Amino acid sequence: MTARIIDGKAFAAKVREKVAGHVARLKEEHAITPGLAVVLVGEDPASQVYVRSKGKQTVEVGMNSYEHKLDADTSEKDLLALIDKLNNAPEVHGILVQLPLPGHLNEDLVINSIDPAKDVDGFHISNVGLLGTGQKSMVPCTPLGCLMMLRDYHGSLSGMDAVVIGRSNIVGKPMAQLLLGDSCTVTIAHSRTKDIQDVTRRADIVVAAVGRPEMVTGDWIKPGATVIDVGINRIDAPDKGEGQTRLVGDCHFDSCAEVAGAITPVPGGVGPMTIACLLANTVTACCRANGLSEPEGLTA
Ligand SMILES: Nc1nc(=O)c2c([nH]1)NC[C@@H]1CN(c3ccc(C(=O)N[C@@H](CCC(=O)O)C(=O)O)cc3)C=[N+]21
Repeated sequence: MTARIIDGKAFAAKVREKVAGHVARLKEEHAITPGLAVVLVGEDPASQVYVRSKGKQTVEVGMNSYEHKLDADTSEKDLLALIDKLNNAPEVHGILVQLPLPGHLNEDLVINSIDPAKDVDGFHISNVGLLGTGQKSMVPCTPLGCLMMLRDYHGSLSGMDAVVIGRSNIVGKPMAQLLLGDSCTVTIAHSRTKDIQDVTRRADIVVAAVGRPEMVTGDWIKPGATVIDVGINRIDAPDKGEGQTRLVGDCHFDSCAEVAGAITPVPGGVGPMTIACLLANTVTACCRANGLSEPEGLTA
């Protein structure tokens, strides 16, 4: 079997189009422009690239983008003061603090100081609790993007066996909650799971979010299963020339694609959907803040 490729890049473009439509309506009918503030502490080059692309896409869909770049040695007090300012700024509907933060900053403390209504990453403890109890919340962007692609491909996910590989707070755990919310039978596998291939081989849906390049190979996959590859790993590619690199997922694409029914590529899969969902969450937060009906099809 050769898997159908789920084109995250094209899907993300459709999500952005929907977002742009809602933004235009908010401007015309309510004179409101959704605003997203992104806070970057330090100068990690990969983070800078990512923040730049978020800012560009935010403006492209008609929203306001506010970028705050702080020195790597910024004190916790100063960072918390900035977040407090953004929490109280009416033109800011979404706040994202780029992770990871430099080691001297307490990530949990910083994230939990964001107004939960503006927490477009969905990492605030209050949003985590709301999601876990099936209440309306801000949903983390990467799992939301994965859910959108799965729903689009399968229609209903009800009764499917889903295995999430990885138990992180930003992907694995919220992904499992969302799949459970769509009535999947959910297993979370991780580095200590025994006979992990036997666990994944039972799954109709495998979501790989471990951060280990090409760990999941075709023999881990049940024929016809859907594989969502969350990993974005940069590895050396001496075949492309000295010092060259390439992006690969947590799944070994060629062997998985031979067995799976459908698979997301890296790049061009989950990554673009993550940014599209960040924009979607910002519009959702803006509508909620103004007591307006929420955009359909952009939330979980
Ligand atoms: N608070 C916070 N929220 C985040 O959502 C967050 C974060 N911090 N810190 C960093 C990671 C990383 N991340 C990516 C999103 C999209 C691509 C993406 O679109 N990647 C392209 C490839 C890009 C390339 O070519 O390098 C793709 O997969 O096709 C990558 C990485 C969000 N993150």
